[in-house]
Amino acid sequence: MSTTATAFEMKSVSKAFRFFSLEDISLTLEPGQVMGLVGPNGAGKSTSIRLLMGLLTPDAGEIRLLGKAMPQQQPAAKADVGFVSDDMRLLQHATLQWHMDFMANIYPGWDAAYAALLLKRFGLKAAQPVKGLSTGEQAKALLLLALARRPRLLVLDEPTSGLDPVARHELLTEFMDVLRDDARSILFSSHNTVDVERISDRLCFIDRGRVVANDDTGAFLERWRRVQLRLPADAPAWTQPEIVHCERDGSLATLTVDGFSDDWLARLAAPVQAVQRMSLEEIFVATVMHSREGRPS
Ligand SMILES: Nc1ncnc2c1ncn2[C@@H]1O[C@H](COP(=O)(O)OP(=O)(O)OP(=O)(O)O)[C@@H](O)[C@H]1O
Repeated sequence: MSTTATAFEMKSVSKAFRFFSLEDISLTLEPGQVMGLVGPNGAGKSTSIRLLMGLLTPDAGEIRLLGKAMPQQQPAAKADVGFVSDDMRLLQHATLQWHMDFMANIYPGWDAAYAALLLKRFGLKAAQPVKGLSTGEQAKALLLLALARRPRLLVLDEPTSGLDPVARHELLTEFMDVLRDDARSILFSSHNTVDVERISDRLCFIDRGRVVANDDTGAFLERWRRVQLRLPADAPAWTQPEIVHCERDGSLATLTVDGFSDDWLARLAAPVQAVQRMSLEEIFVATVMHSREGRPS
């Protein structure tokens, strides 16, 4: 297996259900990178992940997971991919130790010392039957089982939902540790833009089955600004393509800008009062609202 293959590639992938379609999804993740997949409820995040994992067959397009064509070569690709989604369940009457022994038997890469370390860090007891674990503890147990396999790619569908802030922090720290080995990669979906901002090298915003932003996280955050200006109340509307939204309150105008630079601001030649960076959450909302303008719902 080539170690230089991309972690995954989706090229012009489409999938239609009766009431929803995923259209023309193209995404690439390089080895050693983390991608955060963000979208509102029903946007198509889980569907994209299921296509990537070979659990669904696309109507059109190409998918490669660790260089393997999906879904045709799913068995070969799966050995090196750790996948956790929120519809996975552990065997309720078995202990966590039983699950760890089971994984150790199946996966030659199982790292027992790392599993023991994660048990401590996540505050889990190996001897405890799964049915006695809380929802958050079961989520942590599933993640432990995926992480201790030391897969080349981790695919996690909403890994931090149901976890308290401390557990979320521990988990994200763990993800960053995984990436110290720069051949490993992570794709995770989340509603939590703070998590995504913290650990993602790349981000993908998805809405109503389409990718509405796909970029390097740092460059993306750099492009967006809120700019406040004083203008005569009857000044004409701005027409620059970088202005995604403009709110007027008397003589005060607040612009949401995608494509900000100092040169751009200088060309605007306007009496600027303030320039503010935007959080990923604010950018996410602005991107989704902007992409919905003129698109049928
Ligand atoms: N097997 C299926 N058959 C028919 N429709 C489906 C199927 N799987 C998903 N869908 C539909 O596809 C749409 C997208 O669902 P998906 O689970 O991918 O969204 P999501 O972005 O993960 O949402 P959430 O954040 O709410 O989990 C939904 O409207 C869902 O009803």
